[in-house]
Parts: sequence; structure tokens; C-alpha cells
Amino acid sequence: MAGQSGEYLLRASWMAEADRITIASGVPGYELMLRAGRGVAAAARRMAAPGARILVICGAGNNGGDGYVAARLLQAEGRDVDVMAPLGPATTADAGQAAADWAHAHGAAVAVDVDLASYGLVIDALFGAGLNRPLEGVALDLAQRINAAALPVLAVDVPSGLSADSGQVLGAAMGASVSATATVTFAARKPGHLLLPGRALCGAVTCIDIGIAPGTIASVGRGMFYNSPDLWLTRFPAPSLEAHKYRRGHVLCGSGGPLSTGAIRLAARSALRVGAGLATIAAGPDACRVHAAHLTAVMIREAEGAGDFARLLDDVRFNAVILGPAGGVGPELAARVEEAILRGRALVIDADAISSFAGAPERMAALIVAGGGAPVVMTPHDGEFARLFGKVAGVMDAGAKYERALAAARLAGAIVVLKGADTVIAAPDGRVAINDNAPPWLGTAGSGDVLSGLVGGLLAQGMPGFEAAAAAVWIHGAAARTFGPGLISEDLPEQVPAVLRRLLQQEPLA
Ligand SMILES: NC(=O)C1=CN([C@@H]2O[C@H](COP(=O)(O)OP(=O)(O)OC[C@H]3O[C@@H](n4cnc5c(N)ncnc54)[C@H](OP(=O)(O)O)[C@@H]3O)[C@@H](O)[C@H]2O)[C@@H](O)CC1
Ligand SMILES: [K+]
Repeated sequence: MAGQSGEYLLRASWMAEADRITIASGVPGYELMLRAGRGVAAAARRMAAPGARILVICGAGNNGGDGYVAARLLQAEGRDVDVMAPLGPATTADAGQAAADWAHAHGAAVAVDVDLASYGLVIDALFGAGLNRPLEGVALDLAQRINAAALPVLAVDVPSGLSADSGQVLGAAMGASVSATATVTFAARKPGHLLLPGRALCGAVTCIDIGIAPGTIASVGRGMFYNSPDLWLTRFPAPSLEAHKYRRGHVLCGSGGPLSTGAIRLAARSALRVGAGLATIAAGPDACRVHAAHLTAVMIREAEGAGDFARLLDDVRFNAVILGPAGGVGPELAARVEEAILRGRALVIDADAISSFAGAPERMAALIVAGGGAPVVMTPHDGEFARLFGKVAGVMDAGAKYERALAAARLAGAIVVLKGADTVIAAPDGRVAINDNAPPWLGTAGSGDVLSGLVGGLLAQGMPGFEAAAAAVWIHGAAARTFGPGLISEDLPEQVPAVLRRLLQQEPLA
């Protein structure tokens, strides 16, 4: 993606392309393997106490080749190292060279049924990026024995059995992948290191430089990024002296009925906390009275039906709209979404507003085309996503989580934030960001309402849709981390100022 900064994530085939380009530029493949093996050995040194025996389990491909290099280097510095080669001799030239260099100095491999408990560290170099089917036979048996032995495990590139692309265990059963304590990968992280369950199976991931040029990584990358401030900070609306409250945007938030008002208040407050100049809640007369008893900085306007809501939108100062949090599923809410899109407002479609289009994503897509280009961000969790896109071929069955989000974004013409502990943000132009900073305690009632408010608040300040969505997801996670366990959703907007202070004043980020 031209002009996009950020940390690229590479699928296995893109990584192979980067290897080919680097080798074609004159760096021998074996030199790359030596550098990879050196990185593995360095990590092993940190993980294995002096004197601990180390077992390196080498497959037949280049992943095994990295293992042979690491084994030789560790042995050369006096470590007690065994190699196991359960899949037989190496099948690639570079791995063959690595195996020969190891064997030249150290001789035979140990038997497959060796007692794993006698080792202090296992290095898993069975399969890496070349894994293309579920583990079976001796490889499956070994993965299960390694996991049962509960030893420290260092995975080379990815734990064997895990797809570097999807973060899924091939064959689905969790026991069909090695579960690692730590993973060393090369040149760039892969999506499988961040997506679940992969992130949990990898342990701590270190990415080491093996001499693949950043320009090469960018040239093979297809716009998939790790979600961090590097991705969007240059587009973040930093407060400035001349930006009075109207220039910082005015968010209009659609309320549910009198018994369902809390969600949209959370959203409106979050929009203000992230820097929107003004926020107004539009509600029916009964709900207005409830809101009036709670609100101070957020304003209230009476709007009974979709018609009243549309009339509010005659005021062009409402430049961003949030619809959905406890908004009440049905045609009335769908009509509000329609009005907001057709009047060209930046829009967040969350919760009930997503469900109001259940099974009809084409209708939403047609509206967005007619709407003329203002950013539309939808923020479904898995259930809402399935409700909206479940009947469309090529979305639910698109593959990895980012492929589902991307297919949905392209179909709808909207930014899709597919939520979870591994939230994915996808844009119709093909960009994807994968987020990993959400702590477990962020899964609490109302947390999604806060996220929709953060997105809406950033859109109101003119941030582009993809960057606004990615920033909101990251700030949401950082706010939850700042607060810590025991968090309830009301705490989240109150943590946003501390996160912004670190972001904008360049203090260390959580
Ligand atoms: N490229 C480079 O320059 C660099 C690469 N590096 C390293 O190379 C690694 C990738 O190496 P790789 O491509 O040789 O694949 P690898 O993961 O070793 O698998 C080997 C073969 O196993 C097979 N197979 C697959 N699944 C199977 C299963 N379930 N059960 C049984 N067999 C199965 C399949 O072959 P098939 O049987 O399909 O013919 C596959 O080709 C990468 O992760 C990194 O560690 C670094 O050195 C840096 C430089
Ligand atoms: K591996």
C-alpha cells in the first residue's frame, strides 16, 4: 500500500516471495538459513539453563534446516544437544547442507521414542511455513508428547501444526499443534502469530532480522498490518489551538427507548473523551427524560421517529453519526441508518443497527454506494457478523478471520471491525489491521458501546475511516490495560485521557 506506514504482516506465500527476491539479489538461501538458525540459537540460550539438555526436533524441510543450524551452534558452544529427525533425511538443498554440517561434527540423531522428560528445552523445527495439511502419524504423536511433557518449547517460525496464515490449527483439534513457550520468526510476523488460537500457541514471539530488506517486505506485503500507533498516528487528530469545538466535529448518537439508554450514553461520552468537540443524543420524549437525569457535557435533542431524526440531520454540523447501541432492532433503526448514509454523514453502524440489516448486506451496500463516499464503519462481533453476512457465499467461508472481514468490507463498501480478543479491521481497498492489545477483562457489558463512541469521535474529527477504526480499537485496548482487572465499561472513557497523553506527548505506550 503506497504511503502506508506500519508493521507489515506476511502470509507464508508472501514471505516465500520475499525469500526468493532476496536470494535473487545475491544472498544465498543457505546464508538466510544460517541467520535464522543463529536467531533460534540465541533464543534457546536465553531459555535453557546452563547444563540443561536441549532436544532439537528437525523436519525434512527448511524449518528443519533452521533447527540443524541452531543445534550445531549450540553444541559448538558446549551445550548438550540432541537432534531428532522423525521424518527422515532433509528434502531441500539448504536443509540438506545444514543437516550435513551438523552430522559432520556430531553424528547420529536420537530415536523418536527418547524420554522427553530428560531435556530442559525442546526446539520444535518440524514444520514452519510449509505446513499444508494436518499433522498425522509420528508428527502428531510427537506434538502430543511434547505438550504432555510440559517442557519449555521454542518453536522455529511457528509451532508445528499451526497455520502461519490463519492462526488456526490445521485439522482443528488443539492437540494437533505444538504449544510453545516462545517462537522465533524471521523478517516479519505472520498473521497466525496474532490471530487466535495461534497467539496463545506461539507464546512470546520474537521476530529477527535475517537480512531481508524492508523495501522487499513492503513490496510483497498486501496491506496487512499489525495494529499499533505506527499505522495511524500521523492521521490522528491532535488538538490544536485554532481548532475550536465545532472544528472538532459534532457526533449525533441515536438512542434506544427509555429502558435502554445507558449504551448510547457510554458511546457519546467516549466520543467526547477521544476529542470530538460536541456530542448530542437524539431520543424519544421518555428516553430524553432519562438521559436528562444523567448527562452534563453531552447534549440531548428530542427525536421521536426516523422522520424527526432525518430533520435533525438537516443541521450539517452533525458531521458524524453513531447508530446501534441498544437502539432496538427493526425498520425504524434501519431507516435512521439509511438517512445518515444518504445524507453523507460519517457513520458508525453497531449492534442493533447491524442486526436491523440481518441477511441483507446488499441493501446496506447499495445505500453506501448511493451515499457518496463518507466513511462508514461497522463494528460487529461474530454473532452480528453472521447475522448480517451469513447467507452470502464467499464471506463466512472466506477462510481466516481477516479474509472474512475483508470479503465483508468489499461487499458492503464499509470498514469492517470484526471484534474479539483478536479484532480485525478491514477496508474495502484491501487493507487489514490485526489487533492484539485487548486484555481479557475488556470483555465486559457495554465495552462495544464505548468502542463505537471512540470510532464516531475520531470520524467526527475528520480521521479517515480505516485509521479511525484501527486507532479506536487500539485506544480501547490500551484504556482497558491502563485500568486493569475489575474494569467495567464506565471506567473505559475515563482512561482515554491517560492513553491520549501517552500517544500525543510521546510518553512510553502501554
Ligand atoms: N525460504 C527461505 O529461504 C527461508 C526459510 N526459512 C525456514 O523455512 C521454513 C519453510 O520451509 P519449507 O518451505 O521447506 O517448509 P517446512 O515448513 O519445512 O515443511 C516441509 C515440507 O513438509 C511437507 N508437509 C507439510 N505439511 C505436512 C504434514 N502435516 N505432514 C507431513 N509433511 C508435511 C511439505 O511438503 P509436501 O509433503 O507437501 O511435499 C512441506 O514442503 C520456514 O518456516 C523457515 O523456518 C528460514 O530458513 C529462512 C529462509
Ligand atoms: K516449527
